[in-house]
Amino acid sequence: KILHPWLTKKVHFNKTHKLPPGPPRWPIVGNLLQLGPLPHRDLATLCEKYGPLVYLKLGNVSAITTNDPDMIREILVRQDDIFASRPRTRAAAHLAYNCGDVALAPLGPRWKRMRRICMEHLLTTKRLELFAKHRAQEAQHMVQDVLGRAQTGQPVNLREVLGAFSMNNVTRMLLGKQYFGAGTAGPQEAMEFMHITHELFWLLGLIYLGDYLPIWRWVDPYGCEKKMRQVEKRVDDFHERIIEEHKKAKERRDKMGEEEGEMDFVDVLLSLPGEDGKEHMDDVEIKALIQDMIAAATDTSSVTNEWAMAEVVKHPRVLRKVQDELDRVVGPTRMASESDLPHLPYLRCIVRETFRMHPAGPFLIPHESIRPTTINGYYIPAGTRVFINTHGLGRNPTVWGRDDIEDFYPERHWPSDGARVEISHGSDFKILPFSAGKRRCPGAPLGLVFVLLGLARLFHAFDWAPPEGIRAEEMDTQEVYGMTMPKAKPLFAVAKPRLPPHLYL
Ligand code: HEM
Repeated sequence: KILHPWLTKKVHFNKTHKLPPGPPRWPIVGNLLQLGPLPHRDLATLCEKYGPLVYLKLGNVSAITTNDPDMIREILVRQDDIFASRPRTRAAAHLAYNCGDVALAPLGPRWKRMRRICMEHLLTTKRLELFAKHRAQEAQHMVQDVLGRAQTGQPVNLREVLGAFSMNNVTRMLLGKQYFGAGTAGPQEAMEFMHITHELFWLLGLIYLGDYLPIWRWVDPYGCEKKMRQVEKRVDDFHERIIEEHKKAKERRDKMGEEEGEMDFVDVLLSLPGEDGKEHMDDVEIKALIQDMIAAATDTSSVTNEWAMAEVVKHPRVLRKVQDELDRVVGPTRMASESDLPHLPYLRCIVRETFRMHPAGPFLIPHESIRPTTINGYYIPAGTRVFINTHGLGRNPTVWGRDDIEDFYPERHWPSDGARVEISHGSDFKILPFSAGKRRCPGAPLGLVFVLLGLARLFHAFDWAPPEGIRAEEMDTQEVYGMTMPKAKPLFAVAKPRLPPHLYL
């Protein structure tokens, strides 16, 4: 008798059912109590002890974790169809329009459609080129911002500077607004916008116990779900206002017979047809997409830039070397621009090394399996949460050797064959800044421009040193865990202009 292949697989699972190795667990809570405030480090320690694929039980949820390139390739490439879904967390339900966005949506036709809209209408090469002039303006604003702060004689708060650079770039492209600096949307709206995006990030990054222990939701001792509902309402009001403004502006233009000017992302989304023959996309879909883009694009690039600056200020040798490269390629008569970026291999090594040591997504965005499978002969149940530990991957001694894992050493990425320095995972999967497979980051090219352009300008236009009284090697590089993984304390450094004064005007 011939069995359907799926059934044979099922029989096979039932016979073996051997889970990957993992630490012993408590009743009810499982391994939850073994995770501290830096769970990426805890999970890496477990991989060191139990092997490249570790099984955990977080409350009533099955989970696996890995920091190994072969396992990662198996999960994200070979078994992509099985592992490319997302868990329906409470934060995703409240803060991503009931998982109706791209980044937190489970695998399915809705996710596919929203992702296609991103790829075909928002993040196209043509549209990104269209905004290149705004990015150049924002880079110049950033340089002026640093100069202004440097002239006070105080160390520059680089978290503020880089946060404003990312946020302005993103909101100009998405919403047609700037929130920081001259000619902006207004201080009150800017403050409100900053405040709600920070709360949103914090809640999205939280490991909320109610996702693992349903009983916790009844008690919710820290009022997390209440907070989620409050932020959900405020974020929705904000998006509602943005959409209304755009609709009114369009009506005005139509009435006056004016040409459509430069279209931001909201304009583009308002011009697209909806599902099932509807004339327009639903407002909720537009809000979900806009919110996704803001969340995915701002923090990732500003956190990466702050880490790169922190490591370079900590290593003056690296600063001198990248400035030599910039002086050679860009020269002293102009500022660095986007067209220089492919010709700055050492800067690209700095960014690769930054992603190795401080990946913006320490667990990517957690994936979830949609049906049972096996990896390396181990059984993985359906609905298993997957923590790909990119922080652990960058410090895995079997990948990087044991000696200098904790050293910031960009030269380790210098290609011996003179090839271009790529800043994606490559076939060896040694770093994974933008992930791989179906869920890989659709904004990687844009994110890289934000990072490379920002850094090129700052290293070329200024000399950098630690605040007075702190030696370079004492600069702190402690992280905090979150959806992205920022430095625990904001970076302060002393800036000194190094180009002719008229270039800063
Ligand atoms: C340096 C900057 C950036 C970094 C390091 C980064 C990194 C990532 C990572 C690690 C993921 C998760 C992939 C996974 O779960 O497998 C992701 C997803 C995503 N990113 Fe980025 N990203 C950056 C910039 C951007 C930008 C500029 C945009 C858009 C404007 C963007 C849009 C998205 C979206 C929509 C997703 C969800 C994809 C999906 O679930 O299908 N990202 N990104």
